[in-house]
Amino acid sequence: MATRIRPQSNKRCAVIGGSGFLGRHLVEKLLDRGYSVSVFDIRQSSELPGVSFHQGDLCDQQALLPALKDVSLVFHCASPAPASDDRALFERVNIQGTQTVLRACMEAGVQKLVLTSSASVVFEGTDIKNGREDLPYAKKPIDYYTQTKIVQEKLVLEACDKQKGFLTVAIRPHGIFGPGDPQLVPILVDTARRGKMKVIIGDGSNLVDFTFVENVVHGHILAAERLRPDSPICGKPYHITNDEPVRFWDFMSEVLVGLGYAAPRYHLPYALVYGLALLLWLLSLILRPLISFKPTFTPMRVALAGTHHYYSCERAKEDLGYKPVVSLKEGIERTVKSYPHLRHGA
Ligand SMILES: NC(=O)C1=CN([C@@H]2O[C@H](COP(=O)(O)OP(=O)(O)OC[C@H]3O[C@@H](n4cnc5c(N)ncnc54)[C@H](OP(=O)(O)O)[C@@H]3O)[C@@H](O)[C@H]2O)C=CC1
Ligand SMILES: CC(C)CCC[C@@H](C)[C@H]1CC[C@H]2C3=C(CC[C@]12C)[C@@]1(C)CCC(=O)C[C@@H]1CC3
Repeated sequence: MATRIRPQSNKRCAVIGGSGFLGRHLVEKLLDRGYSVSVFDIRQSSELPGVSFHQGDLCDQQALLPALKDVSLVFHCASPAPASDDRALFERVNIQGTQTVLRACMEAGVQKLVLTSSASVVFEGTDIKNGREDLPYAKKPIDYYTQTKIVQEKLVLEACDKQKGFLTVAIRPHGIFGPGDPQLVPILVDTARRGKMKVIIGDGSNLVDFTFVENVVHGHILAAERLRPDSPICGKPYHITNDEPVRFWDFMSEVLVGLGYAAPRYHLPYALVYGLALLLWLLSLILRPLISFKPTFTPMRVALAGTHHYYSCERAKEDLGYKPVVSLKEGIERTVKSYPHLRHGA
């Protein structure tokens, strides 16, 4: 078992969203690196030695304050799941809630805030190849979740104020995967178990970033440790990827085959699947008062599955000294091993 380093007083931090997939991995790595961590989350998490847990809604400033007491660094990686498809909730948590987090940080005297944003803030459903951080924010984001992530990122970066001693930075990961991920692998396996994972959308050559969770954590910690008044990273966004763009359908096939399912084989044209997904989505909206059904192939998923969207992490390499710590191959192997209950026939 790894021994934890004893925390120094300047290594006190809080993780908002620390019970979630990314948050939990971040908390474990912070503990390994000698930080003392306070977790704030709406969801109860299993206990970790050395962590003080505060349960509450981040929209409630009074509930947040005890978690931020004597803390100089805050990571904000809480968000409702994109699949919840709840516009009012996205707006309340990602926009108003982030304003509340900013106010709470000011009141508690927090000096640094690292936001988990998303590379999708620049994605409009059309190809992005090696996209850099200077791409404009999407005018037509792929869904409402992403719309609120754009506003959230702007709020946090604009709040960076060296005079006030409050520094901010945003990390933009893409397609996070790894042990404990509640969406990518579980949704993929569920789709395969229902016999719907037979088709490749388009010709299957589109390249996408999938990022192993420990690389995303590494990017967050580097950003936090480099965030100083004299550093060029203040108020900027950073792409964090595996730096190994992969064919979307090769990645999906590798995970599926690793778990004992067949890889998709038949091809359908992108425009046809996108059109059908749009139609189904409209139908689900119209019929919502009568019956509730959630289509598997939403327009957003089809866009993500059928286009190129991979991002350059050169800026993170230059300014943060970032380099992925786990390769895609090892990440996939470790992920597949961590889901024995999702194996075919389990
Ligand atoms: N997963 C991915 O591929 C990507 C994720 N991101 C971003 O990374 C971050 C982490 O995502 P991920 O770990 O996958 O998500 P998770 O859903 O696993 O974790 C988010 C955590 O935040 C909690 N939370 C939600 N609403 C509130 C609230 N009002 N107050 C306090 N806590 C709340 C969630 O609780 P509950 O589960 O009960 O809602 C959950 O524990 C998010 O900001 C997301 O937008 C960015 C790019 C890609
Ligand atoms: C049914 C299949 C066509 C697709 C199954 C896999 C998808 C569930 C995932 C593939 C890309 C993923 C992704 C996200 C969620 C899960 C996928 C759609 C995000 C939307 C999560 C939140 C973000 O900020 C951006 C992510 C982009 C990639």
